[in-house]
Amino acid sequence: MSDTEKNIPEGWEVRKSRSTGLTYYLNIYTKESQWDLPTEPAKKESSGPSEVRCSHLLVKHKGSRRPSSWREENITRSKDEARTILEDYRKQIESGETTLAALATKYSDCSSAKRGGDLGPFGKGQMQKAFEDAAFSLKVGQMSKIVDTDSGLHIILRTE
Ligand SMILES: Cn1nc(-c2ccccc2)cc1C(=O)N[C@H](Cc1nc2ccccc2[nH]1)C(=O)O
Repeated sequence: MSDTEKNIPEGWEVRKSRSTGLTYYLNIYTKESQWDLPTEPAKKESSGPSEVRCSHLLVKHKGSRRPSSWREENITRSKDEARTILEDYRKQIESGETTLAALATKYSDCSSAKRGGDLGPFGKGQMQKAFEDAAFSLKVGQMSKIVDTDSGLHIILRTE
């Protein structure tokens, strides 16, 4: 073991990969590992996933950044009307009567409607902050409350 590795920051252990023989570093608190030599003391809480995959259902309103969609060229509903519509969709999904994918395909004002609302995997910094914060706070399989962004009102389902 090199002198550098003898003095790694607190909370890390030096390990050797069984498959490659390469050295890696284990955070003894979170059990997360990394190849790079740590330069900071180990975090005591997991930083969470680097990426999530979500589907969403977006209802735009007249104050949306782009009040137009594949469904409706000129969206004139108020924000309150959009909220009422989305709360009804959320109740239908919560009751098991239908799924977010089925409703997004028919009613989402996002072009991801053609994929049942699936946005694919994304990391931090890719989506509007309110959407990102909600998405990364969800467990897999969990649906958000109504989330307000410049695009409109969303419900989000984390799928991966
Ligand atoms: C972020 N994004 N991904 C897609 C997408 C993904 C997969 C397949 C097709 C379209 C569309 C969009 C998008 O910005 N759509 C906008 C509406 C919108 N605004 C969003 C803000 C946050 C997350 C999703 C959002 N979707 C639009 O159609 O006006």
